[in-house]
Amino acid sequence: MLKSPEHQVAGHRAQDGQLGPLVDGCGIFYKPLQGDGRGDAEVAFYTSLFSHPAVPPHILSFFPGFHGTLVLPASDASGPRPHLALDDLLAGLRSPSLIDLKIGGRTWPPDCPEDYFQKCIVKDRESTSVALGFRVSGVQIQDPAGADAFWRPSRAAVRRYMVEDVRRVLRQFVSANPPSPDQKPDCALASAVYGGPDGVLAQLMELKAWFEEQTLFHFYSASVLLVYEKDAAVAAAGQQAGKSSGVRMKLVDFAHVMEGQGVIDHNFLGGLCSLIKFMSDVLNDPEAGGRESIKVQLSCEDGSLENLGI
Ligand SMILES: O=P(O)(O)O[C@@H]1[C@@H](OP(=O)(O)O)[C@H](OP(=O)(O)O)[C@H](O)[C@H](OP(=O)(O)O)[C@H]1OP(=O)(O)O
Ligand SMILES: Nc1ncnc2c1ncn2[C@@H]1O[C@H](COP(=O)(O)OP(=O)(O)O)[C@@H](O)[C@H]1O
Repeated sequence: MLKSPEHQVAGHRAQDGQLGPLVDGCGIFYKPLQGDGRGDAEVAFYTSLFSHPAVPPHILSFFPGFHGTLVLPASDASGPRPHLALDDLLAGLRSPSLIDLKIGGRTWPPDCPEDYFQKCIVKDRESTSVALGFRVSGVQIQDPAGADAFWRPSRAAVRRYMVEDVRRVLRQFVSANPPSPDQKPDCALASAVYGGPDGVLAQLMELKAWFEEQTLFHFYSASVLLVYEKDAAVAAAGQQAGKSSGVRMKLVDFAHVMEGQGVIDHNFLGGLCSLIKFMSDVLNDPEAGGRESIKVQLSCEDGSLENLGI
């Protein structure tokens, strides 16, 4: 039985009669081919990626497995429509924490229509894309209150994230305590999720090494999707010998990939470098907590919690 994904954090959703992705519960994620040539562009990208002799096999592991296209009833009841059949990156996970990070200071491809350029540049400027080279598109964090309890800020709230919000959410994402404006993220899972030989930073460094030389593709508006389960990360954090947290890191959304034409993708590469720096800061200084921690330290020193509004 096909249904709307339970844990989707960004993008178009198959809800309220809208066109969006479907999952079969057996490990496949079906993304409907979008109009304006975007769907065709995404199929062309996957086909090229998985058949290109110059793409190293280890790089393919950073992408969802691609199983061609399949015509399925569209979620908006518009009838049969081709869908990309991709590995469901959340398969087998009951309580996933996930974050979608859209990479690149600019999300619009060269030569795109003027109205699309205008729409994108406004979002790039108003979000952290221009300032940081990436922005948060959506996030969900499992709440310690229960396996089925999640903290998921609204799309509107995420759209307003500024630099300090991004810094904070990257800490909250790897914290065992619940996200709260009044509580410093404890970053207890940072070394298990971001660190270690299989952690996010090691994977990002491997991906970055490829982007330093690959000139085949330019990825506009694509995202890094991070997924893990807190139970596994807590178990990994408790092990001395560095057990893996099982974090999954994949790139998604290739509706605006262009040919690289022999030039490196400096837009995407710059965003990756910036993200690496932000995550390294979390790993190297798990005690720092942005604005909240400064408030807490001050309040401890003079004992005036009320004066500081905490
Ligand atoms: O229309 P919006 O404002 O929801 O924009 C969508 C984006 O939402 P966001 O900027 O994150 O709020 C959306 O971003 P996310 O996937 O949510 O990160 C996509 O960029 C989408 O375009 P496309 O499917 O990649 O071609 C964008 O959709 P299009 O309007 O370009 O179809
Ligand atoms: N292969 C996948 N498996 C599981 N979830 C996915 C997969 N691809 C995308 N998603 C989910 O869907 C969201 C939007 O995906 P995306 O490809 O960016 O769609 P759109 O083109 O509508 O923006 C992601 O943030 C993630 O939550």
